[in-house]
Amino acid sequence: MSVPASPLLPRLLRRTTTVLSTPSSSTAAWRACFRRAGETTHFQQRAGYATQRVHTKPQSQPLPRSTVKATPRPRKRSKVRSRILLLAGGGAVTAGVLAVSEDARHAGVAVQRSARVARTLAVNINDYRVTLNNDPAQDDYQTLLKACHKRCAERTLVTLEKNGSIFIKLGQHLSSLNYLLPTEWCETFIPLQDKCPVSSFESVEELVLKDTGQPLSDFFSEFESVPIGAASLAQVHRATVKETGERVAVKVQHPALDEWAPLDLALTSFAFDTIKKWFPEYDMTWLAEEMQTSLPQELDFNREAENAMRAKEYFANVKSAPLIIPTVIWAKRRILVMEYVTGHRPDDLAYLDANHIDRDEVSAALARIFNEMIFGANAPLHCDPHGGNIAVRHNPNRRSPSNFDIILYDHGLYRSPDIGIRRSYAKLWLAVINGDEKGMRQYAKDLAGISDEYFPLFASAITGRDFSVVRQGIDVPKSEEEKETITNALGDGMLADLVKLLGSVPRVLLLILKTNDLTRSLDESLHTRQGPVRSFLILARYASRTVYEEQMENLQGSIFWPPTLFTFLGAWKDYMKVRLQLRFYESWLALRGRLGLAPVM
Ligand SMILES: Nc1ncnc2c1ncn2[C@@H]1O[C@H](COP(=O)(O)OP(=O)(O)OP(=O)(O)O)[C@@H](O)[C@H]1O
Repeated sequence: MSVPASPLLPRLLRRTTTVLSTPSSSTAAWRACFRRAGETTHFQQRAGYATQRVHTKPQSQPLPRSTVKATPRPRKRSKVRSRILLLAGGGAVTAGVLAVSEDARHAGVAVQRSARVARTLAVNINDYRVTLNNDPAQDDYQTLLKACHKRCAERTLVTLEKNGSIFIKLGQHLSSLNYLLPTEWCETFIPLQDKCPVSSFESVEELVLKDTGQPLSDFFSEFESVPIGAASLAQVHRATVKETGERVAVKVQHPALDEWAPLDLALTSFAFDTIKKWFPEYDMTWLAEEMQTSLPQELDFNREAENAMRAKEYFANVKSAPLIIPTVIWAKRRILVMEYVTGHRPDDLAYLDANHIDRDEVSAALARIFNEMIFGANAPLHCDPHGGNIAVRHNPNRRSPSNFDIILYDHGLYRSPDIGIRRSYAKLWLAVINGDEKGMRQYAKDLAGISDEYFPLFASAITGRDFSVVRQGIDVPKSEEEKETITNALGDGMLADLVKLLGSVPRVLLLILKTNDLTRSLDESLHTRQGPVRSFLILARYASRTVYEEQMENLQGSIFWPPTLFTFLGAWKDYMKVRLQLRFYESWLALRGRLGLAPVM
């Protein structure tokens, strides 16, 4: 296999930066969402709170029993009875018709949704078969292929938009896989990032009544009818708890999800299975499997509440990471009531500068938080770490340069990588840092069963660098030439290899890579003085700690425990060596930053 460029992380980096700076949960996106819904925006709302006071509806009064009893006219009784019987019969028939028609409506819509998916799939498969029948050597082959990608993506977009519900989530997910899918697909799906369905206030009231047996007014004295945030699965409203007067954020699931999620998941699996049948080299069934596992978890807010509280507990003991996770007050499957904690997006540079918050420190804090999640023993790993789920808040009680808190939202999807994966991943990174190719190959095998054939692609994927650079040591700045090679990589027939590779690595590793990528991409959007190398060094620090802990554990299990001074010093020396190297490098970077020299890499 020729030495490939590294398409994964750089493209991910770009993608995440796009997410941070534009669509999904960005200002523009919220505006777009609320405009579409014909409601005031979050920002208009901030200017003059559109608060819905919750009134208790007066209970309808039943007729006193005596009124009914007070008409004993035997002759008319049979007439009255027959009228009642007639009414009851009519009511039963109407109810029956309504029930049947409700089922019929559901079945009709289900058929429509399925037919849309099947038709789009059939037309697209045919389109690709015809296009791929052309000779790859012909001059316009790439142009034809790109046009085919575009047509198929546009057809798919229409279907995703029409079906809505979790198809929007699927589309958003696909559009972020730009290290994997052709650019035409990802770009066509970008508008889905702005498609935040907003459920009506009435439907939210109905859901609360249905799921709790009590009206909203029993829980909250105030409930803002316009959500402060809306996403594909849920929306968040500000409210005030009736009993305590506490300001809270209430996350409510979109009511329509309950009706369609099972069918939509089945259709998603069907679509990826069919693609695999026709194009076995593009086996992306792992994506559907991932959705089958993760979506039911994300749709259970009891689980989200548990995740949030577990992460909060874990980070209460991690002093180096100033992380705030809103306390959960109560939860039901589709309702989550939390402490209201607000801040600004991490890429809101104007806010950071106005509050004298050091961008490099924000970037470093994020790197510490997410590396703690990746490497900490039993640490919970947040699996959806995009810019909309993170906020920065000025904290005047903490001394500069740590005068801020990081707030983390959305705890719907967590994993806990097992210790073996964390350790192999740590060793792999240390081998990368030391330019130790033999070690890299070994740990890639341990970590994900990566064969020698796929190793160059894998190494590029995790480092975001061209393999030729990885071999030399990745502290070499990224040249323009390297950037170009990376950008063109997918067009050079790497796609099928990458699909195969990503399909074969443990899922949790993909989530780790995504998290790892986020911290580096935040550096780009934060325009730090020291460049992404600082986050990279923080990663190395955590990796070396993980390896050291393993060495200590092995020593404890060996017959040489308690260790002789010699064996103990051996392990300690390796650990300290890495730490010192890193400390030296960090100081050098800080000096460069202070001298106003260009960021590294
Ligand atoms: N406790 C809270 N206090 C204040 N604001 C909150 C709180 N929880 C959520 N929000 C706001 O609501 C937005 C959406 O919340 P959240 O990310 O949990 O929803 P979601 O439906 O899971 O979104 P997505 O799946 O796109 O990440 C957040 O970006 C944040 O701005």
